[in-house]
Amino acid sequence: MKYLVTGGAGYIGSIVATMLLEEGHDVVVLDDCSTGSAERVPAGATLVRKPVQQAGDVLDGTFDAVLHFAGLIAAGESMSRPDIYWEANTAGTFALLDAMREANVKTLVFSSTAAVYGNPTEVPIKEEAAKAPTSTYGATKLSSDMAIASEVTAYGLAAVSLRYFNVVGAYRDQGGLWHGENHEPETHIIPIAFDAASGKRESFGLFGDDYPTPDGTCVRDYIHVADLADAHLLALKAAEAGEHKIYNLGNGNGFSNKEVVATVKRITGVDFPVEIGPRRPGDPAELVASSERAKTELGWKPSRDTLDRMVADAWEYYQHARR
Ligand SMILES: NC(=O)c1ccc[n+]([C@@H]2O[C@H](COP(=O)([O-])OP(=O)(O)OC[C@H]3O[C@@H](n4cnc5c(N)ncnc54)[C@H](O)[C@@H]3O)[C@@H](O)[C@H]2O)c1
Ligand SMILES: O=c1ccn([C@@H]2O[C@H](COP(=O)(O)OP(=O)(O)O[C@H]3O[C@H](CO)[C@@H](O)[C@H](O)[C@H]3O)[C@@H](O)[C@H]2O)c(=O)[nH]1
Repeated sequence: MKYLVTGGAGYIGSIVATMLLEEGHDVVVLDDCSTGSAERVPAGATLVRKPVQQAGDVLDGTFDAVLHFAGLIAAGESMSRPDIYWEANTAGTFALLDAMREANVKTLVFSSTAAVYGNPTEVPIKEEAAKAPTSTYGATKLSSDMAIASEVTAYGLAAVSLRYFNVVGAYRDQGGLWHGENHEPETHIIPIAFDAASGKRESFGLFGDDYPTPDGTCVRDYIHVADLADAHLLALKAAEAGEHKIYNLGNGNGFSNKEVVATVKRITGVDFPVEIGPRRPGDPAELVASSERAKTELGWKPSRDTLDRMVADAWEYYQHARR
């Protein structure tokens, strides 16, 4: 099969592209490298360095499906720079849908997010839960999901939206090369805690300890990037014309920020200083997934589901393989 992977120069897209190549498929990456890097595009994939808004220049009838990862991802930043989030995420998805329709490409797998739910009324969060994003980032993803739903209804697109919870960890490919998280600038809790453990930062700044959670810090559901990538391969097979399938992807276990920091300290063996600061705007208190639907309908079986394994793989990549 031939796939277009938008955002394939980023963390998750480059790992899914690697796995698609390992399965023998052809992969074209469309990425403007605004937050990703050309170096991360796996050998064997072709990189077209353009914004997703110009997907029409790349897509033609030879593609079997599109996996759409491209976009801006930091919920905190989306509160201070909403315009660039609406442009990259929502306008980007609109342009991609236009280009797919024009080129008669019928299958889409989209990177949606837990951030569409906002502060949930019930945990674990099921797909039918109310959508009330607390960040502009979440709103841009929810509006993209809605545009995809309309495209499915009106034009018979086969679409799957995967709502990832917090993606962490690293993937060691069949050639022994590690691929992992290396955002620039980094905003995510685990790599930032590694910066503190390795002395790159003097301390770890924890955003808020007055949330309505057991220890006062936010609770998140972490998913290993390789388990997440497996779900994409299953989603490609499950996509059906005229259906918009939606799956939450997490492990159903909530870890507080304090617990995550303690795990990083234990795995790295370094006891770095932690400074409690104010809340970060846009952060919901608790996000924990119910992924029963993905397990039942896709046959998804996460196998790297302990926080220790996720942090250990991420640390392996952080220490030895980051480019
Ligand atoms: N990392 C997570 O925990 C997480 C959780 C939920 C959802 N997601 C979603 O998964 C997707 C991938 O996330 P990631 O962690 O790999 O992020 P990333 O920043 O590593 O990758 C995103 C890629 O998109 C590219 N990009 C950004 N704007 C673009 C544009 N207008 N045109 C073309 N390319 C553009 C960047 O250069 C980058 O390579 C994103 O859509 C994100 O919203 C991520
Ligand atoms: O230096 C830091 C960085 C983060 N945090 C906290 O750690 C938690 C997790 O934050 P982060 O790692 O930035 O992830 P999220 O903001 O939860 O967002 C991730 O997970 C979401 C799904 O849950 C996705 O939608 C987003 O794209 C993805 O970035 C939050 O409470 C943050 O406030 C800190 O306390 N200090």
